[in-house]
Amino acid sequence: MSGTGPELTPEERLLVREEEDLLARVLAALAARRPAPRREDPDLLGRLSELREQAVESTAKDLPTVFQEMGLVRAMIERPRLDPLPDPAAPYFAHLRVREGEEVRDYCLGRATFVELSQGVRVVDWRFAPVARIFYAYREGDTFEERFPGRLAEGVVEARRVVVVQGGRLRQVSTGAVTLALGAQGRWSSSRGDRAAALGGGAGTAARPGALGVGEGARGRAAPPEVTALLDREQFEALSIEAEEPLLVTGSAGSGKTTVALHRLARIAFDDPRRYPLSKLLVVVPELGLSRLAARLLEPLGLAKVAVRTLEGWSRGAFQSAFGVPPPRLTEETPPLVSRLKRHPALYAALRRRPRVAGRRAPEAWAKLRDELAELLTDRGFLGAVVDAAGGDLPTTAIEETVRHTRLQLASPLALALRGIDADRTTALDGESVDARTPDALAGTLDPEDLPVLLFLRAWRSGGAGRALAHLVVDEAEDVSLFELFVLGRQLGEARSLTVAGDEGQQTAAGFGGWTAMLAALGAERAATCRLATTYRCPAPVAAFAREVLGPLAPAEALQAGRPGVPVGRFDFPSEAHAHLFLAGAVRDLVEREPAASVAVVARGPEVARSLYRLLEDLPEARLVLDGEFSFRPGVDLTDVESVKGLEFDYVIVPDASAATYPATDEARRRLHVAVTRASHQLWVAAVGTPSPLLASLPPVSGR
Ligand SMILES: Nc1ncnc2c1ncn2[C@@H]1O[C@H](COP(=O)(O)OP(=O)(O)OP(=O)(O)O)[C@@H](O)[C@H]1O
Repeated sequence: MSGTGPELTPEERLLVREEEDLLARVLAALAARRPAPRREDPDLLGRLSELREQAVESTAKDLPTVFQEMGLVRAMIERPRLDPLPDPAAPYFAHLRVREGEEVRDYCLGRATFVELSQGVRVVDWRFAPVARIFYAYREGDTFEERFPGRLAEGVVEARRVVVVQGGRLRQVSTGAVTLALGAQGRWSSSRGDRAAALGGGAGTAARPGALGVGEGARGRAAPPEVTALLDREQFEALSIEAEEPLLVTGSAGSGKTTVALHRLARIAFDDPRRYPLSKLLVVVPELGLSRLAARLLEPLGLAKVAVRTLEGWSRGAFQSAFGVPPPRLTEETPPLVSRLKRHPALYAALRRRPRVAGRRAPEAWAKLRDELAELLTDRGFLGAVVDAAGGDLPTTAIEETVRHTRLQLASPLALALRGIDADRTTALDGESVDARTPDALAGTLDPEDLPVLLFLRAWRSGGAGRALAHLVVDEAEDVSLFELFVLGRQLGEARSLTVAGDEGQQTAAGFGGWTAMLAALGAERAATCRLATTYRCPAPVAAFAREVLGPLAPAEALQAGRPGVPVGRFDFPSEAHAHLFLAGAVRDLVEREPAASVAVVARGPEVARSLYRLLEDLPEARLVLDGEFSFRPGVDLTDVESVKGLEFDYVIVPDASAATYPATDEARRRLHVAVTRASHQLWVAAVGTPSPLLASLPPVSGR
């Protein structure tokens, strides 16, 4: 909101004043409460001085008991307060006014509860079910009927507003239909439209597809409302499902799956901290970028201490705790076909059927399990059966490739043979070890995909799977293999408190076995399921294009994309060099005009990202991110599809949409779909050489 919208009507002015008065009341009540001593302090301090006196008079026999109690009382005084007050800088994010009969009450939804009835101040924690339910389930003007503890509440929702308070000042009020915002000049203005209000966008939506930038990242942009205030009814219902019940959340890109999974975790931890202590909660995601984002999103939910792991990080830790030793050297040179086979549901099913594998009961050392596995992975008959069972998903060449690769890994490392020989003589002229990048480099290594398989074999036989968990969240689950899910499920013990979120249209790793098989691997066949229907991240033109990209893979249900936005820009170039020069210029220009914007150039693979980075290297705002180390700061990230799963950026540019990069295959459809659905404001696609057939629905922008 730039403050350029129309002046407020008298009713809107009244509304702002009402909200400012409410905020002033809350802040005054908070200021009055702050310096007050902690509730238990006077009693505890008194008890401590009593004990001190007793200690002086005690006999040597009684002294240890008195000291012990003194220690306990001191610990109680020093423990962090369990009921922190709301932060006066932003004490709440929503306002609900309800009328029940003659009684009218105002509730503010925030992250902590604070009540001062004498001043009509009721700030309630959003996780505190009764009132929050009305906020999330009803709209302004609705009559409601809800069963609260001990009574049936009936009434009318008189006001339901999302507010943004920053630095203790009211900055934005949204009623759903209208958003009132305080501009940089201190002037309030209004804009209409539900979605525009919801995501703080809408500025400059008259921009053309040929121009990059809708004004979203101009300096001084207003902070958007917190997503906790925006949850829709369906999302709130999903996150309110009982903690013990497993839950599967699916939905298209940007429909709020991660949001629901993390908010559910927050509620569960809040409702029963004894059963669900932070130390026993785990969030697992496939890629580092999303793990960093999830950790950031957990912070405001009070879950900063919850562990977030990538699959690889988790499997290394689980290996160490299951086998008592760190995993051996992992190779980065696994042939893609071998890696696909090792993640494939057909291998999972085949291993479960092997009596030799399945028959034992005792836990075993990893090397023994590995020998057994290697035997199978060099057995052409066994591999042939796996490939057959994969029903065309794995080519027959996977058999030979797996046999060859496994044999190289089984060979003794050259280093072993060269032991005792002068180090200078085992180093090549380029400083690398003589076996680097040769088949010998594989000797003695495991593939990253082997860790979950070995963990599975162990858990399958003896049940042991590592650290016990109270609740598990698996996000982007379409990229998690059945081996991984099986072991994670065992870590939950008997209970099945877990949330799985995913979208089959976004698989980029091999191994998706369908939701039924995945829930079965987790031991959660009877999970509640929820399919989120509204696309929140992407404006309508991007969401519609993303659906075209998926083509036959698109879900059957109709698209519910909310916000309007600028059309997707498609630019055709004769060569990569032309495209890069044009895009680099456009990005420079955008960064200058909109320094607060986040921009991602999402290439299919690292090479194109690197070569575009070379053209932008001198820009302090440009970053090459191929390892998932996103900073989430304004600027330009040059990156690839693999790295951006689960993330979002104001502006996204796909620089390499040629027919060779994105042919009309299922895999290419899903990858391009992931890239384009990262855009929360505008998308540009560069078609290079022969354009990708997946762009057929998009007319090129002319007159560049
Ligand atoms: N009810 C809502 N109203 C407005 N914005 C929302 C709502 N729910 C989620 N969002 C926002 O939509 C964006 C996408 O949410 P989220 O990342 O949870 O979606 P996702 O389904 O996990 O996406 P992906 O499939 O890409 O991983 C985020 O910016 C989030 O804050």
